[in-house]
Amino acid sequence: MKTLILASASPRRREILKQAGLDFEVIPSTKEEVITKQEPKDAVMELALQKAEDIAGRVDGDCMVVGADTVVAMEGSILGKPENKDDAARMLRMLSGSRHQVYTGVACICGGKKHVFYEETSVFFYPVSEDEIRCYIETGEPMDKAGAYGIQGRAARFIRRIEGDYYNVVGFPVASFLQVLKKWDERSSSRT
Ligand SMILES: Cc1cn([C@H]2C[C@H](O)[C@@H](COP(=O)(O)OP(=O)(O)OP(=O)(O)O)O2)c(=O)[nH]c1=O
Repeated sequence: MKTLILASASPRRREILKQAGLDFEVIPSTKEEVITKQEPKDAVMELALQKAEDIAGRVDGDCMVVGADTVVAMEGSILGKPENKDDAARMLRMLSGSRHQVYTGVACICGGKKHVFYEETSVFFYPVSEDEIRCYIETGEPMDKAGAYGIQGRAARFIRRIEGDYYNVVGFPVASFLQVLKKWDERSSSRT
């Protein structure tokens, strides 16, 4: 397989790829993210592509560069990372006692070819009290996470159930990514 380059600073994405047994290098994208799309699925694919293109422009064309972006979507709003503690509290109040969607977009670029896709997971929260929100925010955990929570961390206590890929919520839908790689390899070998 070609050298895989993860264009991400997210420790979660690194962990997920490692756990799945993939060998890869990390070169985080430093480009400012610009969203022009309204729909969450389009926005995450757009941002994932921006990250992958930023790094693909700087490395050898024989590598596969992968960028990703995760957002939470609720009642027509896109929730990214909270700006501050008040913003985190606002997001957690919105998510309390209801269902929302988590979208992760993934963009793969290799030798001038691009493939971009997204994965959607529904997450159901138990009602979360003001005290629980305050205590959770005090841990600092929400601040670098879309929707102000980490399902893999202390927010596990708020999760009633999920529908879909857990790893998609944590930031990288590794199984669907590997399916894409399989198809990519099959297409390349059928051409040789
Ligand atoms: C909903 C949710 C999000 N997240 C994280 C995944 C992503 O890292 C982060 C959303 O921010 P992103 O902008 O997608 O990614 P990032 O800034 O962490 O990394 P990079 O842009 O360099 O790739 O939220 C969790 O860790 N757990 C969760 O339950």
